[in-house]
Amino acid sequence: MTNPDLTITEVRLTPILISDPPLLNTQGVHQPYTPRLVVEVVTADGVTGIGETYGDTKYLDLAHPLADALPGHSVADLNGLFILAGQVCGDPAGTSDSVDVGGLRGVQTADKLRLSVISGFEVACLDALGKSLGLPVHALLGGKVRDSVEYSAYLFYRWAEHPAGQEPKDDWGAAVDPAGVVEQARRFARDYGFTSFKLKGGVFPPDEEIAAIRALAEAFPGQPLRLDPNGAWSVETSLYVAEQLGDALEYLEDPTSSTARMAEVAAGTEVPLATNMCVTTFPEIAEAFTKGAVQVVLSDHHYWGGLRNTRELAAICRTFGVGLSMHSNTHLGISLAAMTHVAATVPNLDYACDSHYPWQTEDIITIPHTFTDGRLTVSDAPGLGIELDRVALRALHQRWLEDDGTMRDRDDAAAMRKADPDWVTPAVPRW
Ligand SMILES: O=C([O-])C(=O)C[C@H](O)[C@@H](O)C(=O)[O-]
Ligand SMILES: [Mg+2]
Repeated sequence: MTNPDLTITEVRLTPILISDPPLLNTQGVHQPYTPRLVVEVVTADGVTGIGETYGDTKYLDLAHPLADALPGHSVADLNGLFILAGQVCGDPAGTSDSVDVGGLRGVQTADKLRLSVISGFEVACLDALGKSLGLPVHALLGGKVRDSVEYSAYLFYRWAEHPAGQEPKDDWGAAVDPAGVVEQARRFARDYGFTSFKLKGGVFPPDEEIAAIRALAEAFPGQPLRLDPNGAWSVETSLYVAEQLGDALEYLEDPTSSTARMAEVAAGTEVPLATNMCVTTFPEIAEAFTKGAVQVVLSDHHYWGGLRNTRELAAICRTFGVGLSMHSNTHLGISLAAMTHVAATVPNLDYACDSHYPWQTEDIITIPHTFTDGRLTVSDAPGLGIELDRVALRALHQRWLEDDGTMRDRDDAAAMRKADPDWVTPAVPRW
């Protein structure tokens, strides 16, 4: 048997716009369409690996030079991918220490953007490597420790339709009060079998969100509940909510912004604090862990630079006795496959993972994922175990090409101004 030729001969980048419902968060509302980037790497043997990451302009600006530099390298040289990215992906223009408007991902740095871009390439290389060797991605990461991965229902306050009658539309209806949130949760439980629930908060005054969690606790007694206002509250408000909901919450996610404020809250409550905002890169870990600011980190392979870095994060959390969960932003089936493979390999994944997937009405893989009893089966097929639907990919790329520029960069505050022209991103703490 001859060894496969793992040399990359071609890299294709396809920016797309995908439908997104009018989900509300503390920054505003989701746009009707959100950008994603599909990365394809092709080896000398003609094997194609696929990856997915953020598709806003600032990510595309970094992805293009990396795609140009990659041919000639091996899909197995994943450490080399990081070195190459360091050499060719400069600091993107417009990077500042501000909170990312769309991603709600805490302080924005050039490093974070670069790692998010690398993640799409790393997953594509692992997919190609697995297909070349006839091994699933989880085997390349050391092997699965579970056969299925549990996900949680990601509940959102939302409107029935986007402002000004914009497309696309769906049949979920509005959820702007406790009854609407419970109805939404019932559909998630019925259609997908989810048994744990996370509510995206920071949208309404805290007492209204406390009432929504109370209603969920009544409707789903004893089932795990989480509330995540994306750092919208002061320390005092966070402690008030923790006191009100202490008996109902599995964890409280980013009640307040900054490690220092999270540490103050953690010192005053027994409710575990989780984050995907103040610990999103390796340099942020030491301060947060030594101050006891967080008890659970939400990993996200896009943030952390891929599947192997996610496992490194897991090892650090394990060492410090910090729990591990998984964050999700709007994403399609390629990223969900990648999330499931890495989640299957991490022994200390202590909580059901977040996923936006049930909110997406479109996909670019031939067989979309289906949740059974709130879980996804881990694929043992070579690579990620999915195939690209090229017709769908072309259609979503065409939408990106035809867009006049308004949707190509996610901006939840700008989307909110379609409904409320005076809306500005609320200063934190908002309450
Ligand atoms: O903290 C989180 O879980 C997120 O930020 C996830 C998503 O970004 C979500 O909040 C959204 O898209 O509005
Ligand atoms: Mg969060």
